[in-house]
Amino acid sequence: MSIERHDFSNSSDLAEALATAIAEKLDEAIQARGHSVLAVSGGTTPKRLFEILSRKNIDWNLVTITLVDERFISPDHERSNEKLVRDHLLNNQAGVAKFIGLYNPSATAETAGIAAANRISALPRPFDVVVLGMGLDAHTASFFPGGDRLDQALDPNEKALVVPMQAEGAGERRLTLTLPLLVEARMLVMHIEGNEKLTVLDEALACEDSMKKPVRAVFQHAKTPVQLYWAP
Ligand SMILES: O=C1O[C@H](COP(=O)(O)O)[C@@H](O)[C@H](O)[C@H]1O
Repeated sequence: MSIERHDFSNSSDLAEALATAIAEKLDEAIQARGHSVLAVSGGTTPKRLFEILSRKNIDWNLVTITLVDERFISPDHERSNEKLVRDHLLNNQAGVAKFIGLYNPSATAETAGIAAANRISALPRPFDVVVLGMGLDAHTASFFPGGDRLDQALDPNEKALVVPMQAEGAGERRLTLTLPLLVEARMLVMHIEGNEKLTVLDEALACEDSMKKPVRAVFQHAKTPVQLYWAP
């Protein structure tokens, strides 16, 4: 496991540094290949990062933004990850970026997952930047301990790009990108804040079993050193 750690004394400094690093990587991809893909997490942690990133001066019209996971709920719901991205990232300079969400109003999360996978499969791979978060139960993306499709989602040889996930700790049903798609990213970021999360991460990395501490699988299978961004 290879980790490059970036510690900050507060979340504002972290957000500024991480937004700068992401913008540089996206710009580098645009210069090299004419486009770039950024996959981001939802939850509460990335809000400040998104607001700063949305003001960075890059060719946002050549950037596609997607999500690493989503709740199977309408995009106007307060807990929707798409809503978080629309409200805080797809603004300012980043307002012209293309957004590919995972939610669609299918009858079931299974059929929504198939439709989402079709859209994701049209994106160039590997993604240039993937930004992951982590919950206090050691889930990342929607890799929840006890999840009904966790085995499949964490399989390093899994071919499906998106799988539905149901877990007691997840609230709603979820859609998640699978492990291989995330860990092949050219820049793979783990963004966590708070001492409690750092302890959870340390425990996960020391644990042998990714089914109990799913975040561990990301570090275990990452193709580049995981960029760990942390602030208290
Ligand atoms: O459920 C989710 O939680 C994690 C962590 O969220 P946070 O609120 O503790 O920052 C997030 O990374 C994931 O995308 C989200 O769906």
